[in-house]
Amino acid sequence: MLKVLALPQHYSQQWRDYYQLTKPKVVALLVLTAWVGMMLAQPGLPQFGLMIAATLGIGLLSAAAAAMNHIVDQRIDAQMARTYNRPVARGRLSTQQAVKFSLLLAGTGFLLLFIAVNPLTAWLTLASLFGYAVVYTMFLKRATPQNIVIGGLAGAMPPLLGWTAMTAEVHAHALLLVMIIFTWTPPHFWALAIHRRDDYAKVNMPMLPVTHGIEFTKSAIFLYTLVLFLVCLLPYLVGMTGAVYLVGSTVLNLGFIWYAWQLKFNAKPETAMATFKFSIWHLMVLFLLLLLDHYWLISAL
Ligand code: HEM
Ligand SMILES: CC(C)=CCC/C(C)=C/CC/C(C)=C/COP(=O)(O)OP(=O)(O)O
Repeated sequence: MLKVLALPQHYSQQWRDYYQLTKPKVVALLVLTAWVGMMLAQPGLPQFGLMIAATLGIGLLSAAAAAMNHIVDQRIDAQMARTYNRPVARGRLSTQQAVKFSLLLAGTGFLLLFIAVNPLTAWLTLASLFGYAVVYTMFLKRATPQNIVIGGLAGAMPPLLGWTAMTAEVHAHALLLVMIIFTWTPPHFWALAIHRRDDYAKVNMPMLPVTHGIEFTKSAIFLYTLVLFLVCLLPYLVGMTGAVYLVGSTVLNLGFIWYAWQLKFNAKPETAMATFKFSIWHLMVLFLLLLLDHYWLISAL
């Protein structure tokens, strides 16, 4: 009787572990930025079927990349307080199970994009997976404090992937959206890395607060938020967006700069994590604003 009752619980735990392997909240935000790329690629609404296929394909390949990161990093994950309970690090899923799962996701996602969307998007998304799971996770992360600056390019790609899914072309406006996420990534990650500095030092990861110290990292975060403010003006300056975006993005960026300033000059123990959490809201609301602005602008024409 007990065994019968225990069986479903075992399966539901295993599903939860596979789900956790995909870094679902990160993938959700990546997919949101890809959607914005899809919607901004044309004046009206995107073709529904194409949008579903592109969403699934980009989502599956991103989830596969996240699962591969769990496999490659299992040893260091097992030693850090933030990550020790991850499914592969803890041994609840074997490396073999995780490898099969990630290959299944990657294969399905690539085929879906190649067949139902277009080959350009399929190859660019696969290149992003390679950039994150191989170039960043296997090499850069362990090699240089600039790891996340360079590696951040993979995570910044989804708006371009969404755009090419609709048009099969690399458009300069899509590259501006990539630039925004590229510039946002260092302050996003370094705020967390300040809070988790000792964890990273323990496993010898050359993250900026470990190699250059916390004060240097805080200055870098502050400078990046200033650059991000300027980069976020570009879509308005080239006529891609209107006043709704300009006002919203200015408020959001002043908020980010304020957090970075507090972190540098008036930090409390919780300021680094508060800055990290704000970075996630900042990017989410910024991309929702791009959508709002796009349809506002169209309806005003
Ligand atoms: C190289 C680039 C990046 C690095 C190194 C990085 C690093 C991190 C780390 C270490 C966490 C904490 C995860 C955890 O506690 O489990 C995190 C959380 C998060 N990141 Fe990033 N990130 C990067 C790029 C991105 C991008 C491009 C996005 C989305 C567009 C993103 C969205 C998120 C979200 C939504 C969370 C919160 C996840 C949660 O609460 O479970 N990140 N990031
Ligand atoms: C196809 C495509 C768009 C791929 C991009 C994939 C992707 C999941 C990007 C997000 C970047 C991210 C969460 C980095 C953290 O890795 P970390 O190893 O530094 O953090 P961790 O210690 O939490 O694992």
